[in-house]
This record gives sequence, C-alpha cells and structure tokens, in this order.
Amino acid sequence: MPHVRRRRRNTLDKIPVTVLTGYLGAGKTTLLNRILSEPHGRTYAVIVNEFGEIGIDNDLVVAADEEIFEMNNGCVCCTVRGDLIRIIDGLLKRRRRLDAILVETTGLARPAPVAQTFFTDDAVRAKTRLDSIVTIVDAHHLPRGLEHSSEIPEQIAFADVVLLNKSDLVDAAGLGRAEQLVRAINPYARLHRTSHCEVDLAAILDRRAFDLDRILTLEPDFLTAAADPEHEHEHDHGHEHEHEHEHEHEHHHEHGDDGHAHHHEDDAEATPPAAALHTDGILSVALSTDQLVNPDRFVPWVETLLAEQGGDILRSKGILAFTGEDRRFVFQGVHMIIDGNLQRPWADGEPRRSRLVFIGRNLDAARLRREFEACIG
Ligand SMILES: Nc1nc2c(ncn2[C@@H]2O[C@H](COP(=O)(O)OP(=O)(O)OP(=O)(O)O)[C@@H](O)[C@H]2O)c(=O)[nH]1
Repeated sequence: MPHVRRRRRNTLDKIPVTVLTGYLGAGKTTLLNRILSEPHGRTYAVIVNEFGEIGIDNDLVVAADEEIFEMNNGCVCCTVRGDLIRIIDGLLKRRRRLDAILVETTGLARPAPVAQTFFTDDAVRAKTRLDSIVTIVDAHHLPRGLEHSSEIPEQIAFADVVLLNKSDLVDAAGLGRAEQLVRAINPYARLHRTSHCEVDLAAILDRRAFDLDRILTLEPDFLTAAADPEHEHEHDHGHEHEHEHEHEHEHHHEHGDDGHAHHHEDDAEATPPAAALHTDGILSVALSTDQLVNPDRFVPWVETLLAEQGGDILRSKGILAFTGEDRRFVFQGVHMIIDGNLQRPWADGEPRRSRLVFIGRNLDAARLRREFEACIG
C-alpha cells in the first residue's frame, strides 16, 4: 500500500535529535569533544550555545567565521547565536547527510523548550525527530549538588538516558549511592556509569526514546529500568535494585513536605540517608491497572491534567488498553505537550495492562491514582 511505504520512508529519513543536558562541569564538553574528534565514521552535528565553550582545538575548525563549522572527521559544530530553528534549517540545507544532531542546552535552566521545538515546529518536525534527552550527572558532586541546585533534579527528571559520569572519582559505595539518588528522581531512564563520558555513542544517539513505536519494543524496561541488562555496571547489585523498584512501581516515591524521600523501613539497606536525598520535591508516580480504560474519560483527563499541571509535570509516558479497542494507545509528553496514537494490536494472551508514569514536582499521587481509576470501565 503506497501510503504505508511513504510513512516508512519518512520515519527513516528523519534525522534523530538528541538533547544533551548536565550541570556545570558534569562533562558535556568532554562528550562533545569526543563526538567531534573521534573517527567514528558517521556525520554528527553538534549545536552548542557558544562555540567558545567547547574548547576544541582550533585546528579542527575549517571555516571559523561561519556559524556552522565542519570538523576533520566530517562532523559539524554550530552555535546557537541565532535561534535553534534557524540553525537547524541551515544544517538541513547542507547537502551532506547527517546521522544525528546533538543539541547542548548549557545556559538554559530547563531543557524542555528545546525538546518541545521538535514537537511543535512543523518545518523542523518534517525533517527531524526528537530522539532522546541525555543528562550527564557528576557522580562525585551529585550529593552536594542536590542540596543546592534545583536544576540538577529537573535535568535528571527529564532524562531518557543518564550518564553517571566521573565514576572514577568515587568508590563503589559512593557510585551506588549516586545511582540511587538518580533513581529516586527518575527510575525509568537508561543509566550508564562512565568515566570521561566514555560510552558507546550508540548508547546515547538514535535511541528512539521518543518514538512511540519504539516504546513498545522497549517495553520490558518501561517500568523496570533498573533491571536493564544493558546497564554498564561494573558489579552486580541487581537484587538491591529489583527490591527498590518493587516499591517504586507498586506505590511511588513518598516525599514529605520537606521534599525528602521517605522509604519503607524494610527498604533501609537500599536507601541512602534521608539527608542526602534532596530531590527538590521531584518524584515519579507510576499507575497501572488490568481493567480496561475508557478513552472518553481518559483522554480528556490526561489533557486537562497536563494543561493545568504541565508546568510541574516534566515527563509523562503511557501505554493504555482501551475499552472496545484492539490496539494499544501509546503516549509521551514533555510538560503540557503530548503526542500519542494507537499502535499495534494487543497480542493473543498478552495481558491488557495499562501503565502510565508521571515525573514531576508537587504530584499528588493519591489524587492521580483516584482520577486514573475513575477512567476505568
Ligand atoms: N576525573 C574525571 N574528570 C572528568 C570526567 N569527565 C570530565 N572530567 C573533567 O571535568 C572537568 C569538566 O568537564 P567538562 O566536560 O568541561 O564539563 P562541562 O559539563 O562541559 O562543563 P561546563 O561547560 O562548565 O558546564 C574537565 O576538567 C574534565 O576533564 C570524569 O569522568 N572523570
């Protein structure tokens, strides 16, 4: 069927865009330098706020007075002196095929406006697709950073992929604690422990974390991120995490008025000291049901919820089994912008289990649960 072929080609042709965030000194430049100088045989474009920040050797730069710089490995680097949409337009007009675009969000407290550009701008959306949000976390600085910064938990909350970097500067216990701090904010991101951002670029580029089709193939990880076999862990502590995640999935993170997480007593072993868990009130709420959900109630509910509380809800994702519908409804959101559609049919014998997750601040878990349950049947 002609239109099916056209759709496939469109998806394949779209250039994946990765949005990179991370606190001051976390290692963003280190990662970008690798991408722009390693002989990986692919052509990536890196968009940075100010070229000066990248600190790359000037010899790599071919045409220094242009806004778009070509590197000696074929990658291009450009700077958001102008606006993002115009820069992307300029990149797309170049003849050379790009394998991926990476946008660094230094200087922006929040990565959301950049991410949303790829949902909302038609011209950009026609040629590119938001692939994932990657957050670099300084494992050494994280406990202190969380005490002082509201940006760090927010950046972690947005992430589809977390690089827990500077792992060489902390011992195994410290690294485990840092990972728990990340997980307390965002249990769903794929996490890689790195030193000097040494990670296979395939782990951060072209992940299809925002691709609704792909959420389905990632589904085993969707609510069990800690059991991810692709984690680059140096030692096995999976059991601890499975335990931790049982709580996260069945209940949610319980935070008190002080914004600190409170865990169940039997979880004590896997829980960092409460004082270290300053997550700026950001928590995740996971909801699920084995009963069918009424789309006429669910869709208006989630739309209203995100319209009213989208400022606080940083990320949302869901797979829904609707009454009278053989296909799965899948959605994905950044603040109040959501994208969702019907996907493949539920397989024979596959439990029609609806799951959704919200990550954000000021989330009233009991109310979310109550309102979601009101959409059942
Ligand atoms: N020990 C150690 N040092 C690292 C690692 N990653 C980066 N660094 C160093 O940390 C410092 C900061 O790294 P950058 O890559 O500049 O960090 P950044 O996030 O770009 O920093 P800003 O541009 O200031 O936001 C540099 O001196 C890096 O060499 C790591 O994994 N281990």
